Amino acid sequence: MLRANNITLSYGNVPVLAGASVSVEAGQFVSLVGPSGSGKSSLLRAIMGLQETTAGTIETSGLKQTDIGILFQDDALLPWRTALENVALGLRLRGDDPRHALEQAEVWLERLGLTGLCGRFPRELSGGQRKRVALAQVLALRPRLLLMDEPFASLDAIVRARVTQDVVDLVEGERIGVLLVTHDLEEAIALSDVVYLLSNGPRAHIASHYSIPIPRPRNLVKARSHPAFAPLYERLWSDLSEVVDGPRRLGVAA
Ligand SMILES: Nc1ncnc2c1ncn2[C@@H]1O[C@H](COP(=O)(O)OP(=O)(O)OP(=O)(O)O)[C@@H](O)[C@H]1O
Repeated sequence: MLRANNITLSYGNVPVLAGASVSVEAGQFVSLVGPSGSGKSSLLRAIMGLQETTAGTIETSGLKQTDIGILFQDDALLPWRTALENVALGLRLRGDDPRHALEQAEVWLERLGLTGLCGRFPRELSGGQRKRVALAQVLALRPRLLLMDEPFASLDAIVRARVTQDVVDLVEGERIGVLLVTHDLEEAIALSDVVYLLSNGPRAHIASHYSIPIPRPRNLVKARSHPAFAPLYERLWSDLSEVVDGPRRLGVAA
């Protein structure tokens, strides 16, 4: 569904990525983790078409631009429109007739547990509720590939757990492909089928990738007590420490 091959990019003459490759299949949840400042967001922005690359290719086989949904940490809700109007707007801009757009917006807000809040303005919603509206806005457009950069970072733990479970349920139900940038190794393992680890910059590349054998459908709380979870977490943590500090640290930990 998505293949980013050997992506190389710089800001001016400052190199960031040198030959980073990731891929996402339909129905697959993929996370990208790595040291701070290594280039995770830059890679995602390149895949989104928002950042120029100096080498590499990005293939989104069979996908139109409108098949790709994007969610950033900050939501892009319009403050002067209600939750319902915000969700309907994307559908209107895509060419849906106004009545159908409103009906679909209501369906998606309801699916994300926001029945009764359709008429509220963003300022009248909590952070978690706003995030759900932003998610409804993206999902109402029925993306086949969802690209997300730390979209849940500002949420408290309980709301974050609920919203991420919503996303997982929808991804499993709709067979959407997902690429998520996150700092949270636990979240990456609990959510994903594959986790990519980016090496330390400059000139970062994919240092390793991990298949997560936890079965689906997934309950994110139960996923953490799956026998594969703790060993994977330890390995990922140790590999992340190694890319940050070099192999000496691994020797110390052992
Ligand atoms: N617009 C920009 N202009 C110049 N340098 C940039 C720009 N955006 C990012 N950088 C630099 O590129 C490198 C990679 O940044 P990026 O945001 O992609 O990393 P990241 O892995 O997502 O970081 P974090 O985990 O801290 O969010 C960093 O050194 C950053 O300072």
